[in-house]
Amino acid sequence: MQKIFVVGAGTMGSGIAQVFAENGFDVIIRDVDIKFVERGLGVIENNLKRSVEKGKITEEEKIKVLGRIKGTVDINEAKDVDFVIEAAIENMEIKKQIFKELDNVCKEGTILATNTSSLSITEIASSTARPEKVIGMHFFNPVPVMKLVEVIKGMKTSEETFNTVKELAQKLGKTPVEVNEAPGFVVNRILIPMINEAIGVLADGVASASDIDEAMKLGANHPIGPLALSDLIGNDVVLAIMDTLYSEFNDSKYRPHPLLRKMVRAGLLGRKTGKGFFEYK
Ligand SMILES: NC(=O)c1ccc[n+]([C@@H]2O[C@H](COP(=O)([O-])OP(=O)(O)OC[C@H]3O[C@@H](n4cnc5c(N)ncnc54)[C@H](O)[C@@H]3O)[C@@H](O)[C@H]2O)c1
Repeated sequence: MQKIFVVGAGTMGSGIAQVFAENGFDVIIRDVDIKFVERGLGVIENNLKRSVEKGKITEEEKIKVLGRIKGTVDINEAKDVDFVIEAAIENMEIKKQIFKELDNVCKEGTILATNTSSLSITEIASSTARPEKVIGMHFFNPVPVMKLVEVIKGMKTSEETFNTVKELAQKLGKTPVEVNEAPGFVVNRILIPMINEAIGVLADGVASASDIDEAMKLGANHPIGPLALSDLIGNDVVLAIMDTLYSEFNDSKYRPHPLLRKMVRAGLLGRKTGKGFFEYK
């Protein structure tokens, strides 16, 4: 496996492209508009520049890594790649459309992976004629830093596809965990309801936002409090994942807290809007 195609040049797509290129793979990164492609390539260049400044890599290594990444808006450039990872927006209809196109364009043996954080791999795979070669490869943000990759099997994903992707994650220096498809997979099914509960604790007036976070940092040994983490992930993203858990399981224990929904409606999305549970300059 040498040629990798990344769909989406946003936060995750650019991080994924960087990590593949740093590990010697040739990468093509595709977005719908050239300005998004260029923005993604700019983010990668800045990250590598910082690594040079910190002495983690040399200037020559930076140039080599950048030389392995090519941007495009043309999905037909996926025709002779060995592996595709999709990191476009979290929308089932858009992902199904992308997978249908990739299935038509790509070679027969090419594995099509998705970085979705909550959607059904089985449903995405149903838009292709190769469901045994469709799989979840769920990286965490920021991709160059976070070690975990959840490797998620859809209902028809083959063992061969699973083993290939597991090995691929290891080649990137990541630690893969095997996950059978279920809403929220492992991390988000546990993490996001915990954040939702912290929002309930805040709404009930049990403690202030900063005391809730301090309590969880010191009492549960978490590196960041649940409310600051929600602001970091984006409160809209947290709500979207709670909504998925609630609608998929139909279980009231996954009810998104009304305060979370109210904050999203008010545009208090966290870091990206400058205000969520805390304020950001
Ligand atoms: N942000 C996170 O912390 C995180 C973590 C794990 C997984 N994810 C998942 O990764 C995926 C991407 O998330 P993100 O945070 O990078 O989003 P983002 O909004 O930063 O980037 C998405 C990019 O996809 C592009 N895009 C939309 N339609 C496309 C198409 N048809 N072809 C190519 N590109 C297209 C958009 O123009 C945009 O640049 C989502 O499925 C998300 O759930 C996100």
